[in-house]
Amino acid sequence: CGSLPPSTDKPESHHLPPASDTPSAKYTQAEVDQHQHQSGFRLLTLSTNALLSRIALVDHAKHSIDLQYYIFASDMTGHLLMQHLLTAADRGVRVRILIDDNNFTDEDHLFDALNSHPNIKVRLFNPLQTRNPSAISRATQFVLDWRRLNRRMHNKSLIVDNSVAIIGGRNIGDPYFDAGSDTHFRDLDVVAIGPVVQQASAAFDDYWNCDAAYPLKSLTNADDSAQRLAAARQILQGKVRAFKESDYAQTVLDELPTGPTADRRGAWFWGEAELVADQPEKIETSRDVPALRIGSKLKAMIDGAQHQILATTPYFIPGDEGTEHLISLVQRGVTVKVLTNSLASTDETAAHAGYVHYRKRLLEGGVMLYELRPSMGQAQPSTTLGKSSGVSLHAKTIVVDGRQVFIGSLNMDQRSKLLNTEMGIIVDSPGLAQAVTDFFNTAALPANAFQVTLDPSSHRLSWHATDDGKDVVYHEEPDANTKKRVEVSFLRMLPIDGLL
Ligand SMILES: O=P(O)(O)OC[C@H](O)CO
Repeated sequence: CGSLPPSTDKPESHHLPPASDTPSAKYTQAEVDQHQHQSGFRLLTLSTNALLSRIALVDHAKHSIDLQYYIFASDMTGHLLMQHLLTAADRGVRVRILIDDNNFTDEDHLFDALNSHPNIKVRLFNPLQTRNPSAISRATQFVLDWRRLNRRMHNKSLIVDNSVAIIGGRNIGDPYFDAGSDTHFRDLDVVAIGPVVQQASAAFDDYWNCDAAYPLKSLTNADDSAQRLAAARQILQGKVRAFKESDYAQTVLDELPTGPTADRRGAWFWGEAELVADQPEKIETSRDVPALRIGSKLKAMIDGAQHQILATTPYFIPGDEGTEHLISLVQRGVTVKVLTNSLASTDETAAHAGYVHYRKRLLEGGVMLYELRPSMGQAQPSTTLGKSSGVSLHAKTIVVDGRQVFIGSLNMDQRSKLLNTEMGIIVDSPGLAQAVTDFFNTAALPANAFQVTLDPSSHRLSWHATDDGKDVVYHEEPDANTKKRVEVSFLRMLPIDGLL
């Protein structure tokens, strides 16, 4: 292991003024002018639309693109986006890319090459001490520097010309766009216009200029020669050619007539909105500093509930405090429904082991629990490459009383609350709330999710669903393979909820 260089002497940079000279900016400004103090949103429910929307926005950029992601995978869709970012930079757009280092791999040195473009800057958040470490080196670094490396930037946003943004639950990578052969996430983002975009840009700057953000160049020995960039262009062109010839691309193109606005073509949901983001310094503190995190804003939204809370979270580890808080809401007459992954659909058995600790208590307290079935999503377009192993929930949303909505990166677990940094939007919009409610209700249908109940006398759990319209009831975690069951039995004995 080496040691990290100082990150404090990097140049500061800030967002550019909102564009006013592009066709997109003129269109969005005309829309925003009709809705004073409000922001406009389109919900991206279909994974292919989520990809196309990102590509379309990048292709329309004229001045600036700022991206901030927990994961930017070096896979088919990651390479596609890279290629479009490079093309944008070639026509003079300033591109700033901030990626958390936890999942960052760049074995082909494509990000190094992009970083050598005069219009592209790449920074890594809270990096390991070596690039592309082996599994052993990585594990050693985590053991030796656990307190620092355990804290990650989980934010997810893409901002174009400081006038349009995509914010929500999706990272960049095949599983988020229905393009991989393994996990297919059911996720939600919004395309946003209006004042909330400038707030997102300000939050991006806070992260871009913070001490934990390291210029990629300061962390790598890779030279930034013109040859490297030329080679990267060839690699990316080859990858994009392969993409265009894939069945996936064909399916995406076939969907184009209903394309990126299929979820609600041509119309925006309007409402007063706030961009909420943890302060990047959250990862530096050894104790909880509530002022650095978004928890109080979400709590205020939840505590305002009079009738109903619908929460969607892939990983649900509310802790003792969160469990009691949800139960107290039920006790004052609020219906609380939570949709999360079943053991069969989760991609994180450790998170499921944490959830199991609170499940019975939540049900006893009247919280209604729905667990996604891995077969949910049959209604989604079949855009998979290879054989799908089913779908997994990844959306992170809260709807309160059919009008307040949170959409963002935050899982309802201790890691999101206390360890990682998170962001999202809070919007007062009955229209957007209805769209997210529709997503929730569809996912929670008995054909798509198990409703979990607790028998008060035997204190045993049951999972209720329908198969081909017929009611089915299970008395142990349904559809999960033995490996997952064994993992959960082991992991639930460990005192690790605070890390999950
Ligand atoms: O899949 P994500 O983006 O919600 O990340 C999950 C991890 O637990 C974050 O540390």
